[in-house]
Amino acid sequence: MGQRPIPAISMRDFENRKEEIGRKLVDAAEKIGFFTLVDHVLSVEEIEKQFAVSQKYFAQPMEKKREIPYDNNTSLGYEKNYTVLARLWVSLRTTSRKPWMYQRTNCTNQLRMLYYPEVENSAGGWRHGNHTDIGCLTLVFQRDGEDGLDVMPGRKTHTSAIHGDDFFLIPAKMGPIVVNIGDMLMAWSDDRFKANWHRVRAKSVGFSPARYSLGYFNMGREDFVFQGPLKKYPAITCGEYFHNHIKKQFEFFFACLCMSIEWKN
Ligand SMILES: O=C(O)CCC(=O)C(=O)O
Ligand SMILES: [Fe+2]
Repeated sequence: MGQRPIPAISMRDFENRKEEIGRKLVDAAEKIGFFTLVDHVLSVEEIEKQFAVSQKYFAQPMEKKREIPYDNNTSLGYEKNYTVLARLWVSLRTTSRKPWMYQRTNCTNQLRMLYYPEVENSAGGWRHGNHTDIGCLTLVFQRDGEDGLDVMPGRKTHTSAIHGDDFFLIPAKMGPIVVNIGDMLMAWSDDRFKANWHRVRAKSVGFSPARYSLGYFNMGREDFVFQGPLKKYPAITCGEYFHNHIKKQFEFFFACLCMSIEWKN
């Protein structure tokens, strides 16, 4: 797997450079769907403060973390998923019985604090499997030396499961904000902006330090109807699109799980 730089777009002097910045954003969104924002308004100190909150939270004993329930009023909850990935969900609610039955408040944005424990010779190297993001834009914050985020450019349509080129690493760096396009924006742009496959890996040989990342997932309001300028896809509300996608992802996940159980037996 090689390394290929993704475009770094400077936000310096934004008011006077709007046009130029806009062109660069569009170019990066069309070509690769991943880019970093540099010279933005968030200071390293502010980002580090949020990482400190995350680190403090995950350092607590499991019983303590589980004390944050999936609560309909606060919409907060702790999840320890099958890749030992822990997330703090904001603005998403779930029921414990049927994971694909997500309900949402009107605001669908989420902030997730992610933690991948350190690992030696990780079997298969998985931390977060291949996926595309569902929403419009995802902002990912990383810390120096905690590599693992890989991207695979080349997706043609927002529904396609076909992979493009090979994966390449986006080195983890404190400060720049990694931005990626989600499926909703790819559909909204008639597949012009690319929501590409990405994943988080640990080394299958050698030591991988723990990785903390922060993801801010942006989507349109639940009842907002969107359709691309070319009307390539039918008009749909952001809420409906999100709901359908979650359902499809879980169906796909369970189909894979069933196949692997049958295969093992
Ligand atoms: O951990 C990361 O840096 C990325 C996670 C991710 O891609 C996601 O949560 O959608
Ligand atoms: Fe993602």
